[in-house]
Amino acid sequence: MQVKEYIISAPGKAILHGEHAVVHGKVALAVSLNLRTYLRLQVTSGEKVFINMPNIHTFLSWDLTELQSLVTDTTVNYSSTTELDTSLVKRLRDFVGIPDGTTDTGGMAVLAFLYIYLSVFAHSESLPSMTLSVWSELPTGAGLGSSAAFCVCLATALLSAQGTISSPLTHQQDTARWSEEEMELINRWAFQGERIIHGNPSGVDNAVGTWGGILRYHAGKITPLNRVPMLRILLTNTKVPRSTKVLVAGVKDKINKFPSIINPVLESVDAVSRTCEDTLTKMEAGESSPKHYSVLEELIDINQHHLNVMGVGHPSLDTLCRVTLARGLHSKLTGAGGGGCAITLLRPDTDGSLIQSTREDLKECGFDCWETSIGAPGVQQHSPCSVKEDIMEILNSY
Ligand SMILES: Nc1ncnc2c1ncn2[C@@H]1O[C@H](COP(=O)(O)OP(=O)(O)O)[C@@H](O)[C@H]1O
Ligand SMILES: C[C@@](O)(CCOP(=O)(O)O)CC(=O)O
Ligand SMILES: [Mg+2]
Repeated sequence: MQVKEYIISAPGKAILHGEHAVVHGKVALAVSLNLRTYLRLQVTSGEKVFINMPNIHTFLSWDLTELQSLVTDTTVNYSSTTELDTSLVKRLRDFVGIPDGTTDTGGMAVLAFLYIYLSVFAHSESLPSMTLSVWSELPTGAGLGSSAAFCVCLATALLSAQGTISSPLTHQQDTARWSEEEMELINRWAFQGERIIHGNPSGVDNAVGTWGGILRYHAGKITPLNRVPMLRILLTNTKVPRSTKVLVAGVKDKINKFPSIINPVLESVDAVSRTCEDTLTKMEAGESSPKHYSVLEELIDINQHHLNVMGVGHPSLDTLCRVTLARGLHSKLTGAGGGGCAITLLRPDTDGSLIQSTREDLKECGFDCWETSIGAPGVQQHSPCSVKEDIMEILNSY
């Protein structure tokens, strides 16, 4: 019998401006990265569900009968993407043994998987047995949207296996994508997964994971920015671990404690995002670019200060900004902060030797550093031969 197989990938992201403020309804600008998460789903004929997540050293399996016992009439009626089914989340927490308030890496990933799996298949006659394996090129928990890329892959593979969305790949194709309507559904289910991992996500990360490219995100409205220059960005990972959920909750506490102080900061971040967008638009329209690059650099410095005021900075990020500024380059944290990654803007004519010495300085601080390309495609279905050999080997080894 032929085993049904789905190979899906989704990109990570970098937020240029607007992290945290976007959770409170402000504008964010985000770009997809050329680092992706890959998921292989095989529908099997056994009586078990296996999930293999080697990046986070988590390998689990369940009998279908125990999973079936978690589906109640409410799960079937609820199965929607508007709100989270909190009673299902509670049952899953008890089932997996994850108390409320934990941010355990494996636990959150498993909760997100089981939630989407049970909700998507709640209407089916019976739950299907399957094996899922996930591998990511993204560092986990470092601000590059690994949680969203993971949730987009999960939602896409499970919706395809259920038949709710198509499996668009034909025999002649290496990669394929879904219709706009199908991508909206993928995005909504991925958002549910993000809700489980993050607590209160804005939705910007799963939007980039689904559509890719360069996006403006404002209160759920996604606008692709097609007419902006291709920016050169250096990405640095401080390797200081942090949890988006904890940092997002910390900003909320600060807003509650000092509304008259923090709300104007969020307004100012909103203005930074809008000014950045205007500047990028002018640059693409052919206006002389050095003066615009100076504006972009100043916006980066301003926003980094704002993020520090919000309480999401870290000494490692201060070091990073200082080290790059000593070479004339401007940096800010990206994603939730508290450690994790930062972006450094490079000008089109930034000298290769300057980049090399900056990278060496950053490596000496113990950071990982690489130049990235932005605007990668959103979620994709792959033929096995279109996936890099080493990644396919990992996915096939389970
Ligand atoms: N490759 C992966 N395999 C399994 N789970 C993953 C993977 N990547 C991310 N996750 C989930 O996402 C969480 C990290 O999310 P988060 O704290 O938002 O950081 P990030 O900035 O990387 O999105 C992990 O704790 C894990 O639950
Ligand atoms: C801080 C925030 O703006 C981005 C979080 O991104 P990441 O999980 O750190 O990659 C939260 C959100 O938008 O949901
Ligand atoms: Mg995340």
